[in-house]
Amino acid sequence: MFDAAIDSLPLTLENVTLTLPSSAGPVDILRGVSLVVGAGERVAVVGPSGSGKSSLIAVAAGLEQPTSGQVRLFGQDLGSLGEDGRAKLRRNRVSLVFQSFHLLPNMTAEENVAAPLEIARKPNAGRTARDWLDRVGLSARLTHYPHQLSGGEQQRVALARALAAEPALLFADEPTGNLDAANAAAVADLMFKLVAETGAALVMVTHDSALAARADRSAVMADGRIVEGG
Ligand SMILES: Nc1ncnc2c1ncn2[C@@H]1O[C@H](COP(=O)(O)OP(=O)(O)OP(=O)(O)O)[C@@H](O)[C@H]1O
Repeated sequence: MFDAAIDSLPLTLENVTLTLPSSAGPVDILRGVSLVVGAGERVAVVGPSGSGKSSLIAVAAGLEQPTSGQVRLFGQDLGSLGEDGRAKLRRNRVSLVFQSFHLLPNMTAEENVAAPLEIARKPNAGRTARDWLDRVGLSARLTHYPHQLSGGEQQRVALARALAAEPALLFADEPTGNLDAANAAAVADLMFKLVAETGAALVMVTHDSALAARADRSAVMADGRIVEGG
């Protein structure tokens, strides 16, 4: 493939392995994973518990260093960047949403969304945060702290925070895993609507087959490998 074509791709993994130490000896968690995610493409990562889905996201997002193989985000080889370089790339182009929301407990909804924008020195962080909370239907909850919000509301704040950064790639690890059916459906609707509107690519781990079916395709993992759809 030509470099220019690779540069335009949000994510490529080439033969990525991850081996971590444990008390019982080294554990091969990823065993040669290759995956290509195109611009605006929505990919579900599915497979049994322990098959390596969350580890794949951690490596792809540069949170965890692979043992071997190559991860490229927007054409940049993460292995050639230091911790600061990886953090900068993530801050500018990548956002993450987790099953357990990961909101800062001592900040209001508005502050949770505004804080990363301020850290990235974006102008009008407060206004942008309020606009995004409005887009996720939470304009009446700006001054609420996470413990004053329902799980569905907390995940909507997390989505607003993730997308306010205008990422070209959103990673979501079981984004609806902690929610009841009604809230899960509402958060999923919102996530797909917002990635469509912003044009962001989406890489989403899920156990929910209905949610996976809404993606453009599924990458099926088993025992540290992608066995279908890489
Ligand atoms: N830090 C670690 N040290 C050793 N083994 C680990 C570590 N993190 C994960 N593992 C193991 O790696 C395997 C894959 O874990 P991972 O969390 O990526 O799976 P998963 O497919 O996301 O599972 P689930 O669907 O249950 O969340 C599991 O067997 C897990 O126990």
